[in-house]
This record gives sequence, C-alpha cells and structure tokens, in this order.
Amino acid sequence: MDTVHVDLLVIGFGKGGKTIAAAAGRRGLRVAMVEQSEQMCGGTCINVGCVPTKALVHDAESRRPGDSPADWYARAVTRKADLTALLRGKNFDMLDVIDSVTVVTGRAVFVGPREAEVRAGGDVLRIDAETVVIDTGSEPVIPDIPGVEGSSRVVTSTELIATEDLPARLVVVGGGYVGIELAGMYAQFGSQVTVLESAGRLFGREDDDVADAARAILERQGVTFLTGARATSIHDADDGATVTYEAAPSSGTPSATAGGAVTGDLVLLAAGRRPVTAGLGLDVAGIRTTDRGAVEVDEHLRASVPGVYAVGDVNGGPQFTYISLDDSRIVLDQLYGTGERSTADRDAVPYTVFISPPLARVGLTEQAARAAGHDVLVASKAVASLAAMPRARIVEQTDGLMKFVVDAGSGLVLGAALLCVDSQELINTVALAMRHGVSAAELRDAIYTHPSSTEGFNEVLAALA
Ligand SMILES: Cc1cc2nc3c(=O)[nH]c(=O)nc-3n(C[C@H](O)[C@H](O)[C@H](O)COP(=O)(O)OP(=O)(O)OC[C@H]3O[C@@H](n4cnc5c(N)ncnc54)[C@H](O)[C@@H]3O)c2cc1C
Ligand SMILES: NC(=O)c1ccc[n+]([C@@H]2O[C@H](COP(=O)([O-])OP(=O)(O)OC[C@H]3O[C@@H](n4cnc5c(N)ncnc54)[C@H](O)[C@@H]3O)[C@@H](O)[C@H]2O)c1
Repeated sequence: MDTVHVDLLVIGFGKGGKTIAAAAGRRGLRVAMVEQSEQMCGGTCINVGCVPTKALVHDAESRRPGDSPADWYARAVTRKADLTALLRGKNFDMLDVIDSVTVVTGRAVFVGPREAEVRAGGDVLRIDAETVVIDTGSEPVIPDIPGVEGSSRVVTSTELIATEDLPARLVVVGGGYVGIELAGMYAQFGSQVTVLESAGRLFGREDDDVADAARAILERQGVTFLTGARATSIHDADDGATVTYEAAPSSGTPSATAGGAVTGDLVLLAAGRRPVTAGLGLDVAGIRTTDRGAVEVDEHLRASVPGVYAVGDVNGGPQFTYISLDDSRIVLDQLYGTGERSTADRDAVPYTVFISPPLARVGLTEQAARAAGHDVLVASKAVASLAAMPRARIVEQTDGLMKFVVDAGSGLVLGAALLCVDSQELINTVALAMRHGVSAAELRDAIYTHPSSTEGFNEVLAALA
C-alpha cells in the first residue's frame, strides 16, 4: 500500500472543499482532493442538484402548448446531461491545472485523526495530512415506509432527473424544496403530479399570504397538494405504485386530509437530506458527530480533532451551495487569515425556491417581525398590478407578488418575500441592502435600469403603510 503525506486532504469535491483545495494549491501547498466518483467531480450542486434541476425548470417553463411533452422532456434531459458533463470537466480542470493539487478518485475512510485510506477497486492509498477538510455532503433520507425497499418505482431526485421517459403520473413524498421544485417542474413538462406533505401547510416558513399565493400558482400549473398527509406505505403493481397516506398530526394547522391513496408511475422521495458521515471512520479518528449524524463543529467549523474541519451539508448547517462556499471562507480564514470569520457573523442570508416564478426570501416574515416586537410597515403588491415593472409582461410572467417588511422606527428593511420573475437575483440586492443598512426609502428611490425587475422596488416600496 502506498502512503503519501500532504499539507491538506479534502474529502469530497463539494463547493466548499474544492474552493479550499484550489486556494491552498495556489499557495503551493500539497493538496489531495479525494472524490469517490468521477461522475461527481464538482459535487452535488453541478451534477445532481442545483444546476441540473434549474436547467430542467428553465426547459419546463419554455414548453409551448404545441410541443410534445415526451419529446420536449427527453430533449431537456439530454441538454441537462450535456451541461453537467461540461461543468464536471471544468471543475476537474480547475484543480487539475494546479501543480500541487492531486485529484484522487476513490472512497476515503479515516484510519487515524488526520489520516485516511482511499479505496478504488483493489487499490488502496493511505494519505496523512496536516489539515483535513471533510466535505462529504448529504444524501436523501429514505423514510421508513413499508414497500419503499424493493419498489421499482421509487426514485430519489438524482434518479428522477436522469429518467428519460416523462412519467405520466408522479407522486411526490415531501413538500419541501426538492419536492416542490420537482413537482412544479414535472407538472409544467406535462406530468400529473400529486404532492404528499405531512405538515399542515406548504411553505411553512412564509407568511400566509405569500404561502397561499405560491401554492395557488403551483395548483394552476396542475400540481395537486395533499397537506397534513403522511405517506405510510407503497405497493408496486403492474400499472404503477400506490402510495397510502394518513392524516399526520400537524403542528397547529388543521390537516387537509383524512387519509387515502394515490397512484403514480414513479414515486419521488423528497423527505429531506442527511449528512454523509456513515462509514467514514469518524469514530476511529475520534471525530465527534451530533445526534443528527453531522460532523460536530464549532462556529469556526473546527471538528473535535485539531486540524480537522467540516464544510457544507455534512456539518449540519443550512443545505445550500452558497453556505458551503461561505464555509470555505471561514476555514480559509482559519488557515491563512485572521481567524475572525465564523458562522455567527452571517447576516441576511437569502434563499430561493425555484418554482415558476421563483419564491425568494430574506430576513423576517411579517409575522416573525411582529412577534419580535417591531413596529412594522408592510408594502405588498401583486406583480400584475405593477405599472412600473414592464419586464414581467415582456417575459410573459406576471404571476406573484412582492412584499417588504420594514421597521417603522428606523425605516430599515427587516425582510422581503419576492414571488416574481427574477426574484433569485432581486433578493441578493435586498440582502445586501439589509446587511449594509440601506433604508427602504433609499431602495425605493434608487435608480434602476429599465426595463428590469428591480424597478418594481420603486413602485412597491412607495406603498409602505
Ligand atoms: C435536487 C437538489 C437541488 C438543489 N438545488 C439547490 C439550489 O438551487 N441552490 C442551492 O443553493 N442548493 C441547492 N441544493 C443543495 C446543494 O446542492 C447542497 O447544499 C450542496 O451541493 C452541498 O455541497 P457540499 O459542499 O456540502 O457537498 P457536495 O456537493 O454534496 O459534495 C460532496 C461530495 O463528497 C463525495 N463523497 C462523499 N463521501 C465520500 C467519501 N467517503 N470519499 C470521497 N468522496 C466522498 C460525494 O460523491 C460528493 O461529490 C440542491 C440539492 C438537491 C439534492
Ligand atoms: N432552491 C434551493 O436552494 C434548494 C433546492 C433543493 C434542495 N435544497 C436543499 O436541500 C435540502 C433538502 O430538501 P428536501 O426537500 O429533501 O428536504 P426538506 O427538509 O426541505 O423537505 C422535506 C419535506 O418532507 C416532508 N416529509 C417527510 N417525511 C414525509 C412523509 N412520510 N410523508 C409526507 N411528507 C413527508 C417534511 O415535512 C418536509 O416538509 C433543503 O433543505 C434545501 O436546503 C435547496
């Protein structure tokens, strides 16, 4: 067995890990990047997560009534595969061009505090390092539902988006990010989609007006939602898989269902994702995990063994690519900077659910702002009512609303929910304004390009009351 010593060992080619590997390599340090699969170079985001799903959402939105759903979908899946192959190659090259970085394909398992064995087929390589970064990501939670195991019709998001035949009927278990985005997308491709969500309401983190508007849009696009419905069993038959559900004990909101069954050609499991730590040998290395199976880290992302860090989904933080990226900044600051950055200094972190149009939010909801004791002003307008935002009509997407929550005393933005065209871009401007104390009046009176979606702020914020 060969043994190599490196300055930095990164396990997992995710966003945070590859960013740290590249930065260390550019400093001339010896870096080993270990990724278990050539098909996952670049990590979840570009191969099976954000990028392919958003490419498919784009293609689903572009389908015109005359386009054959099956052909359109097959074309979209091919385009998605080409795109991810391109980005995979670029991600490999990004590290490969750095002389001191070696990309190793194989599965890493800790055999000591900062030492791992990498297995690829019959070959075993031992790598010991001064510093180790764990970036092994997350994997779908497979709910313990009778019939899941052994069903030929149950798929994860990774398997569903690789399926070349458009399912005529799709049942989605779980109405979170993955479930909602894929439900909206497949409905627009032409599938008949039913979502089972055990919570009493969808978009549980949003104000009622925003959640109701988003749900209504998805329903108009053909998605059926059964909220308060917990999937309890799955039975394969010749013509599909039947998912049985029962009323879930909901959190305060009345259940929308008494129980029943729904049949699909495919059943998507979208019941959450858990950190990939099983089988990593963390116990051998003395690296502690939390009771949810994440690598236990402090606010500087230091694990319980000195010199070991964990970034991205595996550390149990919010599961977003941009959080994994920000984790890399914190670790790089520990390694080569002042050590001041931490997860505690993150402010106004936005998120977007990629439905059509996307729902993006940052900061407090109106309800949370009032509960926190703020004297609140609210500006909320339907996109279709806005005269000063012709972009929505230009791109034929006038659904949705823009809502701002403002502190009456300071005039500062406390939060915003933007359910509208381009909201995945707009929300970053609002987040920046919040971080830097730009007031609602300044956002209202700013000069924006025309025709753009941002100029909607001119009109919506004029309605503050
Ligand atoms: C369908 C879907 C859509 C999403 N859409 C979005 C979105 O629009 N926006 C957004 O911000 N986030 C989105 N996410 C979440 C986002 O993809 C993740 O938060 C992000 O990719 C996590 O990155 P990471 O750095 O934790 O690691 P990952 O990118 O998950 O990389 C981990 C890597 O480690 C490898 N690995 C695991 N174990 C080992 C081992 N023992 N040895 C070697 N290699 C190993 C894996 O093969 C993998 O390549 C989506 C997720 C999914 C599933
Ligand atoms: N646009 C984005 O940024 C984006 C897109 C996709 C995924 N992601 C990330 O990936 C993570 C995982 O997404 P996800 O949707 O798998 O998880 P999630 O936690 O967002 O949602 C899972 C949902 O499944 C429901 N559920 C669980 N078991 C159920 C059952 N038996 N029957 C019915 N409902 C059940 C839960 O109540 C929950 O609402 C997200 O938290 C997010 O951070 C982000």
